[in-house]
This record gives sequence, C-alpha cells and structure tokens, in this order.
Amino acid sequence: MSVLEVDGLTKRFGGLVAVDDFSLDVEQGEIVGLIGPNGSGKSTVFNCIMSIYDVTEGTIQFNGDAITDDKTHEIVNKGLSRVSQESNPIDLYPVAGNIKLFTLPNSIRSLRGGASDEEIYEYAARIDIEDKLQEMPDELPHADVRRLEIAKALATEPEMLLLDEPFAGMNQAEINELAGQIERFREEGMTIVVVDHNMGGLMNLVDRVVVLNNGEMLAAGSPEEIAENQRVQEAYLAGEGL
Ligand SMILES: Nc1ncnc2c1ncn2[C@@H]1O[C@H](COP(=O)(O)OP(=O)(O)OP(=O)(O)O)[C@@H](O)[C@H]1O
Repeated sequence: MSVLEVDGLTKRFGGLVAVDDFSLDVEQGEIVGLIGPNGSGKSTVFNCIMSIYDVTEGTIQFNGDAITDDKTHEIVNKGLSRVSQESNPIDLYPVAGNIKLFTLPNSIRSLRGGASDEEIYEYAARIDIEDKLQEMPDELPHADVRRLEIAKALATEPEMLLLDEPFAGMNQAEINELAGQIERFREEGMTIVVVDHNMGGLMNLVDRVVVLNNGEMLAAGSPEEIAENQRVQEAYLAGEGL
C-alpha cells in the first residue's frame, strides 16, 4: 500500500508555477530520492505536503487519509514529519531541551511534561547524538546541528520522514555516516523521501529517484537509470551536473 500519495499537485505563487501537476506514490519502507536543479520545486513539494503552503490544485493522502487541508501539527500527529533544509535550534536550551520541545503539546511553552529523559536519550541515540544531550546547539559542529534537527523530527515518532538536504555542508565521512543512519531508520520500518544535491550520498541510499524540472516531473527510475538519462543530464547542464 502507498503510504504517501501526491496526486496532480500544482502550486502557484502569483504568476509563477512552482509545482505543475506533480504526482508521487511512495510505498511503505521505500527510500525515494527527489532531485532537480535549483528552483525546480523540491522544497515546495515538501512544503505543500506538510501544509506549510496551501495547495493550489491536487490532493495529498497519507496512509489513505486525505491530508491536503490538514494543519501541519495534525499531519505530524498522523505520523509524517519533515526535516527542513534550515536548522533552527533554540540556543537557550541544550540539545535535550530542543528535542523535548518537540514532544510537548502544541500550546505549551514550558519544558514541563513531554518526553522523559530516557525517551529523549533514545531519540538522540537513534541518530547518534546521545553523548551531546547537555551541549548547547551553538557549540555543536554543523553535522551535529543537522543531526539534532533529525532527532527533533524523530521525537514526533514519525512513520514517514521527509528529509530536505540532509547532506548539505557535510564532509564525505559525515555523509556516509548519515546515509547509514537513514538506512537504519528504514530497517526500523520508516518510509523516507530525501531531497539532496549531493548525488553520491543520495544515489547510494535511495531505491528510486524522481526528477523535478521547472516544477514538472522530468523522469523517474532507479538511481542507475537516472544517472544515465539524457534529459536529466541536460536539465542539470546549467547546474552542478550529476
Ligand atoms: N514562498 C514563496 N513565494 C514565492 N515564490 C516561491 C516561494 N517558495 C518558492 N518559490 C519559488 O518556487 C520555485 C521553486 O522553489 P523551491 O524552493 O521549491 O525549489 P527547490 O527545487 O527546492 O530549490 P533548491 O534546490 O534551490 O532548494 C522557485 O522559483 C522559487 O523562487
């Protein structure tokens, strides 16, 4: 069964068509890569799925449930979580407090309630930052700040994760490590869509690749098929190449 079904998604910003009649089905346990040149609409697709943006046309279903008109927190409560391309930790709280914030009911603004210390340790351990729980976010290296963002999403206990540029700014060793961790999430039963420009990190990780260009689906296939696809290579010619 499809966990996520995006059907005929169109998003316009005034006269600009950022996403144009885009459809995507993701099966349980898949890791799908969503790639495309800068400005091709990848983040807009994620923002529409998460109801950060209103959808202009089309429908989105999660586990057979229409979520197109849901609020973001309702979607998260249903088990779909997104790690955005920007990190936004709260520097007043250590890593543990930042994770805990994501376990609190939406309206509460204190750190009372929410996950126990043991649960926070477990969320952090799933992405290997359990030894950084008492550190302040502004003292962490970039790769750990990104891991904290993933730990925050894990704290919402998602069934499916949308990862927006998880490898950005990481060195090769950090990319390999993170790819291994994402693979582990899949082994734990999670379904994942990854957007990234780092083709090495992405192509080794994903089962299937979907390519966006100017808001439209340009191609879909195995990483090998996509790497050899002439139209995909042409779309990237002005950019960074494959
Ligand atoms: N809030 C917004 N208001 C107006 N235009 C927007 C908005 N968000 C995105 N766009 C436009 O939509 C198009 C797609 O942008 P989007 O950020 O989705 O691309 P992307 O593929 O994620 O790019 P990148 O790889 O650079 O992150 C771009 O032309 C962008 O300028």
